[in-house]
Amino acid sequence: MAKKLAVVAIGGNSLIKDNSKVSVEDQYQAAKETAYHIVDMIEAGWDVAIGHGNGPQVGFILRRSEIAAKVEGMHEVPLDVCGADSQGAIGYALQQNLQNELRRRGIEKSVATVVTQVRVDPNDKAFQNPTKPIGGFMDEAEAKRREKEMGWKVVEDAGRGWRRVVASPIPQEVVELPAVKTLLDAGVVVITVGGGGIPVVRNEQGDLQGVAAVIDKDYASSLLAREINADLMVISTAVEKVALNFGKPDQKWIDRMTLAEAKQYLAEGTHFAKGSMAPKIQAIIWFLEAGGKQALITNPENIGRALKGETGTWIVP
Ligand SMILES: Nc1ncnc2c1ncn2[C@@H]1O[C@H](COP(=O)(O)OP(=O)(O)O)[C@@H](O)[C@H]1O
Ligand SMILES: NC(=O)OP(=O)(O)O
Repeated sequence: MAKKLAVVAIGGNSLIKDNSKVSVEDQYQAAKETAYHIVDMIEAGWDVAIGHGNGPQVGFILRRSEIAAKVEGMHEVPLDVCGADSQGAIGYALQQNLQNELRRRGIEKSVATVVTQVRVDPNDKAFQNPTKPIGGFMDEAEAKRREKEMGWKVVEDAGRGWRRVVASPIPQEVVELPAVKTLLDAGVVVITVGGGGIPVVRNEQGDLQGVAAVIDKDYASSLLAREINADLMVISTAVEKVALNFGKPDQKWIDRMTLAEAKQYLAEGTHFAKGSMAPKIQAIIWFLEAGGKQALITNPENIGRALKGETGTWIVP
């Protein structure tokens, strides 16, 4: 069978599932479920590179460090290092669950998480206009209080509550791309660009240096998919399908849309919420415009059915 290469981008929120249950054990269970469905893909003959989000998790790590600094006089952790921590912890949970599921099914395959830096432009306007929701959800009063008293930037996130936001520059380069390609060529299941990658810039000396931001993992996964010429980009999130007029009385689920339709609906501005579904659609537009053949948005439990054409939202050139 000809090798088929897919990039699967797993949402940080879908790795939390229930916002009221965010223990490490609950997150591990969510990773286990997602890993199970990715192994279905591997069993069906796909080579897979996995990107994942970290919005909730990186916010929790940052907040823990801020509270520890206040209560115990511990050091705070810079946001790029929180991103690196989240790559390690989420990569660990995914990697272990993938290894366990592959072993259960008798599939011999290595899995490796690559601590991945992603270069951004230091002059990206995003540094002046934070948009990336991180951490948990708050009600409006609490969000406004933290904005006033703690200097947070906050937004209402897709009808689900209020969240803190940080800068989210556009990814320009996957620094560890050659290593990722080598691993994929060797048949390894690679977990990379976790949390969109650790945001770095090149300083005047040409050295890499971390910056305070959280890159959108759908954008980073799209960049990866373009760089490795993936045959398919899958965005695994908390909804089975994408909707037009999402959350409105005239909401309509989409089974299939063309690149031109995706661009039109995105431009209309009313269908895909900013900071949640809109970046996913944009990421897929970039992938298809660069020659990608097909993309799919669905939830983890429906990846197998969607790949058989039974559900999900398919976006094609
Ligand atoms: N048009 C839309 N169709 C489907 N879901 C949408 C739409 N607009 C916004 N959403 C919301 O976006 C969520 C996915 O975004 P988000 O939770 O940020 O993703 P992630 O899984 O990457 O963390 C869905 O669970 C849904 O609540
Ligand atoms: N980094 C990132 O895009 O995370 P989410 O998928 O959790 O938003």
